[in-house]
Amino acid sequence: MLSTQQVFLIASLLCFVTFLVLFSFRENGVKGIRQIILATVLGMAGNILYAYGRELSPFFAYEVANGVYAAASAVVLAGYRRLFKRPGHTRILAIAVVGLTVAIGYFHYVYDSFLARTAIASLYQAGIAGAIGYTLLRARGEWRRPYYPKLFILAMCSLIAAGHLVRVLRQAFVDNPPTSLLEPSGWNVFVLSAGAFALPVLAFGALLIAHRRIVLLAEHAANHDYLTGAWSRRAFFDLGNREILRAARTGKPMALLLIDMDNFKPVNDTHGHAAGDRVLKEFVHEILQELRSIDSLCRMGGDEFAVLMPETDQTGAVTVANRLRTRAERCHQFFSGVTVSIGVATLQAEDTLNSLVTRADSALYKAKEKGRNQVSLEHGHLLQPYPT
Ligand SMILES: Nc1nc2c(ncn2[C@@H]2O[C@H](COP(=O)(O)OP(=O)(O)OP(=O)(O)O)[C@@H](O)[C@H]2O)c(=O)[nH]1
Repeated sequence: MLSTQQVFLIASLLCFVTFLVLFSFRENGVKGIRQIILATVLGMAGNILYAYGRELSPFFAYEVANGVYAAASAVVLAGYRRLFKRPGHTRILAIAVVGLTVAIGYFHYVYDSFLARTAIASLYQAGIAGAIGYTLLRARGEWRRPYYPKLFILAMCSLIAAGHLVRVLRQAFVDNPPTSLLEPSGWNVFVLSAGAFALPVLAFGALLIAHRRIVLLAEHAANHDYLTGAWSRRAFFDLGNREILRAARTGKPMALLLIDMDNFKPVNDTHGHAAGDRVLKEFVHEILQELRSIDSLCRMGGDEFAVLMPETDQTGAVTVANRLRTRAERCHQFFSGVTVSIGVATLQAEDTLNSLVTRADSALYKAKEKGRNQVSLEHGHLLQPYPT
């Protein structure tokens, strides 16, 4: 069987390994990660102090070890709360850590009681585990798949809280409770293992959640245009191919609009790039007001956009295109003279996404050629400006 010191050293090593992985995530913009990283460092220190503090002095083994480990747990809780966008309650947690350390000191120097010290430490750790579980449950409306990291953390919090409470009850009611933290009895080693491994396990749970968040952030960054928030060119091809397959399966029509701003370059040249950026953002905001939730607005590059319109025939696509053109023309936020030209194409039986884009592109080219601020259909049919 492991000795109690070995248990603390293994827990410390687990904290270190979790720290190394979390440290590589620190710049990824996931809130709460920095707190969990700090907690693993404190957890490492706390476990080493539990293992060897006595060799320095009882003060290190009792007050410092418990204080540091309590701080580690409090910081884990603060990290979880930030991870789930809840206030960290740093001041309350700091008061709890100081209170615990003072209480340990009282039951060391004033009224020396090993049982009171362990009971206080266990109740504190049970409270922290309960608070983490509660934070997760309160945030369950925001849970996204996969659910197993959250369920894992909930299960661990329940076990940790239950384990600490059983420890307190057992010590209060059995005849021969342990008399020292490092006592090598089977029960004591079991209880210490549960307590010492709690912190790296909870940090590991946070790591699972942070990893998922980072994957989602990376997916979002790849699929969205950073400036406007519209779908990216990359996403356009994924979404477009998916919609073509769906249209083939359901037999429903599908349309594509290619939109290019007119006279956008002078905005940059006259008012600067920042003003041009603002026009692009406002344009996307305005256009989205006119689209259904199943339509996808994509930024193809520069001042060119595409709208994928499932379940839309030519008449519907032209109606929407004209609405977009009019809205851009009327929008007061735009710099005067910025209008849009739009090419419209609808899916044919033999179409691929590329052939559909090519036809919409040549329609757009015609709209530009005929003087801009126009909606043009594939096969060269130019539509009159929308009646206003
Ligand atoms: N501010 C800003 N400008 C951009 C961005 N991407 C591309 N541009 C500029 O957009 C302009 C697009 O060029 P054009 O399409 O020829 O400009 P235009 O004046 O609209 O020309 P027409 O379409 O022929 O009417 C170029 O000046 C690019 O530098 C961006 O992200 N922000």
